[in-house]
Amino acid sequence: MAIKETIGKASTFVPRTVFPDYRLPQSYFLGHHRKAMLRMQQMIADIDLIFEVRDARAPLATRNALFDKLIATRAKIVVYTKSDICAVNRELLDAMHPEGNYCLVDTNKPRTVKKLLNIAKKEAENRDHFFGLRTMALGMPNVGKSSLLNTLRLVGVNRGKAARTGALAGITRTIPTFVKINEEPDVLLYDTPGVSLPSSMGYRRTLILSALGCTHPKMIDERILADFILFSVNKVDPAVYSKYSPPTNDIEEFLSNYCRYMGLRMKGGYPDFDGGAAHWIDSWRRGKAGKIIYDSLEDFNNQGEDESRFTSLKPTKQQARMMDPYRGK
Ligand SMILES: Nc1nc2c(ncn2[C@@H]2O[C@H](COP(=O)(O)OP(=O)(O)OP(=O)(O)O)[C@@H](O)[C@H]2O)c(=O)[nH]1
Repeated sequence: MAIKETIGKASTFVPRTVFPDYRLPQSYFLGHHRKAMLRMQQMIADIDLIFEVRDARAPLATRNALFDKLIATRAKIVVYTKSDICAVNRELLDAMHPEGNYCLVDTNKPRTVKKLLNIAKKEAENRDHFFGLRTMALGMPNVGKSSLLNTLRLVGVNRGKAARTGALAGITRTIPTFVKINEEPDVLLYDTPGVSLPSSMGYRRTLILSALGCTHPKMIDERILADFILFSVNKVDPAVYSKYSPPTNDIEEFLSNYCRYMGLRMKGGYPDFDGGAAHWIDSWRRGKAGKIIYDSLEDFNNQGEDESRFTSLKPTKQQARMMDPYRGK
C-alpha cells in the first residue's frame, strides 16, 4: 500500500525505532508526590474549594483518579489550562462534565481566569469565613498550577508572581503557605506539587504525559517519543508539519527532513537525529509546533479502564518494578 494511504490510519502505536534493551517506563510516581498526597490528606478538611487543574490537550490522560477520593466531599471546579495551544474539544469536555463544572483558561491571559476568581468570591461571600475562603490548586505535574496561582493573584490583588513556574515537571515540591488571591472577600490559595499516578499507567498514557511534559523530560527515549508525536499528529492532520516534511509514517524520514530544515547536522553532514527529536518534542511541549489534542470523545466512550487501581498510595511490588528508572535522582 502506498505510504500516503496509511498515514493516520493505524489505531495503535508501534514504535519504529526499537532498541533491543529498551523497556518503556510506565509510571512516574516520585517520593515528593507521595509526601504531597499525605500532606494534602491532612489539610483537605480545611479547604473550601478545589481547583483541579488539567491540561486541555489531554483531558483524559491528565485526570488523576488519586484525587477523586481525596476531594469527594469538597466543592470543586476542573480547570483546563493551555487552551491557547490546543484545538479545544468541547464535545469531549461536555461529555466528561455533564454538570458543567469546568473552565478553560490560558494562564498567560488574565481575563480568562476572571470567571474562576468570581466563583471563589461568590463562595467566600456565601460562607462568610473569618479567615477567608481557603482554596487549593492540585493536579498532575506541569499542568500549570503555579501559573494559575500567579495569574489569579495578579487579577485579584494586582501583585506579581508568588510561585515559581517552569517548563519542567517538578518545580513545586512542597506545599508552601497560602497566597492571598483576593481581598474583601478574602480568598486564599494553596499551590501544591504535581502528583502523578501511583501505579502503571499503561504505555499510551505514559507517552501522552511525556509528550505534554508531565513527566521527567528524558523518561522516554526521545526518538520513541518523537515517533509517538508523529503518530498522533498524523491521526489529526499531517499538514501540521508540512513546513518540514511531506506526510510520512516513518520517524527516521521525518527527522531527516526536520533536521535538514532546522540545520541540525552532525560532523560529516549527517542529520542529528537525537537533536532533531529533542527539538521537535520541545516545540510540541511549548505549543509552538501546532495544535492537536491527544484524547478524543471516542477514547472517553471506549474507556473501559478501571481507574480505581490508582487510588491507593501503595504500589504493589510488581507495580514498583515498572516505576520510572529516574526515581530518586
Ligand atoms: N501556553 C500556555 N502555557 C502555560 C499555561 N499554563 C502554564 N503554562 C506553562 O506550563 C509550564 C508549567 O507551568 P507551571 O505553572 O510551572 O506548572 P505546575 O503545574 O505548577 O508544575 P509543577 O511544579 O511540576 O507541579 C510553564 O512553562 C508555563 O509557562 C497556559 O495556559 N498556556
